[in-house]
Order: sequence, then structure tokens, then C-alpha cells
Amino acid sequence: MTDAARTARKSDRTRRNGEHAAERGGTRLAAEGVTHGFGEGPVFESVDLTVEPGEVLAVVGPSGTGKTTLLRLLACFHPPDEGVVSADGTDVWSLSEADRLAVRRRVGMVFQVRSLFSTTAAENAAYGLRVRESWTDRLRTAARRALGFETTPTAAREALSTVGMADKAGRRAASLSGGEAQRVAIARALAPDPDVLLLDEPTSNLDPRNTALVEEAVEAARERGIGVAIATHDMQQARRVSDRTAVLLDGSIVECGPTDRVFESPDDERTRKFVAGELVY
Ligand SMILES: Nc1ncnc2c1ncn2[C@@H]1O[C@H](COP(=O)(O)OP(=O)(O)OP(=O)(O)O)[C@@H](O)[C@H]1O
Repeated sequence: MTDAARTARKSDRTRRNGEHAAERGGTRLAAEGVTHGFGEGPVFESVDLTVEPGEVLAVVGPSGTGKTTLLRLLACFHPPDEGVVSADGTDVWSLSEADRLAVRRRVGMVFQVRSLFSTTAAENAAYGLRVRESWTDRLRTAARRALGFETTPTAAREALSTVGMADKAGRRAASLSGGEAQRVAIARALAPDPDVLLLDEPTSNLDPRNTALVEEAVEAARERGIGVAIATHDMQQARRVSDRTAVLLDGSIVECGPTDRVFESPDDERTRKFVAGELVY
């Protein structure tokens, strides 16, 4: 495909996804002037970044630059040292715990390390739905299971299907390959239909087939109007899946813009060198 055709296809996709996002409402997550560290000086300073509804944002940068830290802050796991993490313009750390929990429930996160519970793929995919069940629902589910009825909620089955794992729903997590386990982790994040999906290096160590299936799931999320932020070392992946790319280097976002522009004519010399593989860390 020519560069012009790729750009045209992406802008068409961005427009359609904007429409899906508008239908859904969505949540706009943002880091505003965020500085964070772990006691030995900040990992990054004054970071401004938004994840818009219905877009895929790639966060690229060398190892140790703070991509995971940034995603964890956006997921509201803990407050930043300085600056604000906001959801639709509201500082999430100014909210009551209950309201902040409500924001967190609209955000799904998939970690770089294997993080499934030691049960079946189906139970893992249903986890986010089950935690929201009332006690009556739980009793009903337990009773149905005792009677041998299917108890996997439809949303969990659909999420497993989105990641190509429908046929392995009954498999125990421990028996899944790394790629299968990662796809189930994505299904678990997708099943409650989050507004935002945060993916931390979801395909590091995966083979091309699993990588392609994960990228298809990212596309499916985008088509539902979900905003996706994906931290990745893989520049080709950033180009394939994202609408915008943020480059996190030397403790700050040195560049953030439409992916094709960032890769083809970056404003910052460090970006040019980084995406060309010329920066050695
Ligand atoms: N809980 C923690 N305690 C102390 N230091 C931490 C903690 N979490 C991260 N760090 C440090 O913060 C820096 C950024 O780490 P982070 O995992 O966010 O980077 P990254 O860009 O995601 O790296 P990678 O690409 O290797 O996953 C590193 O120097 C790391 O050692």
C-alpha cells in the first residue's frame, strides 16, 4: 500500500471511529503537567497527554522511560507526585473514593506480565463482570453452575471471541501459551465494555500470529468507540495500529501527533533518531 493510500485509509478510519465514539459518549482521560518518580528524582516531568474516545494512541520510548508508570497513573492506581490526572476534565484525585472507583471501572488495563487468575479462560474473561454482580446474581450463578448450566456471561463469551479464544474458553489459565494468556487478559479487560483500554506492551514476546490477533482486538475496541493507549517498543506496531503517537524520551514527551507525521516528518530530531533506531540507550 502506498503512503498516500495508508494515510487516506487512516483518516477515513479516524472519522468513522470519531462517529462511534460520539455515539458511545466515552471518557477522555488526560495527564496534565504530570511529574512522577520513585524517590531518586522524577522518571518524567510535566507530561501532557490525552487518550481521546475512539482513538488509538501509541506511547513509544526506550526501556525504563516511564511508559508503564504513565499508564498506571492514567489507570488511577495512584496519584502523581505533581500535576493532574483527569477524566472528562475532572481531577480524579479530587473525587470521592466511590466516584474514583466509578472512573476506574470505565478503564481496562492489560499488564505486560502474565496476570491471569488460576481458573478457566471463561472465568477470567467474566471476572470484571462478576465483581459487579449483586449477591443475588452471584447466588443465581452458583446455582446455575451447580445444575450444570452454562454460566459464562454473553459479554465474556463475546470478548473471548474478539481475541480468537472462544474455542478455548474452558481451558485452565495455567495451560495457556503466553500469547493465549495475553489474549484472555485482553478479553477480561474488554468484557465490561470499558471506555478506555490501556495496554502495556501487550505483544512483547508474542509470535506474529498472536501479535496479529492482539492487534485485531485493538481494532475491534476502536470500532466500538473505545479509546486505546498502547505502550510499545515495536515501532512497526505503533505505525500499524495507532492514530497518534507520543514519544516519551529523556523524561518528557518530546513529540505527540498523528502517527504518520511523527514517523515520516518528525518535528524533533530526537524523535527522528529514535524511530529510525539511531538512538542507543
Ligand atoms: N515501583 C517502583 N519503584 C521504584 N522504581 C520504579 C518503580 N516502578 C518503576 N520504577 C522505575 O521507574 C522507571 C520507569 O519504569 P517503567 O516501568 O515505567 O518504564 P517503561 O518505559 O515502561 O520500561 P519498559 O519498556 O522496560 O517496560 C524505571 O527506572 C524503573 O526502574
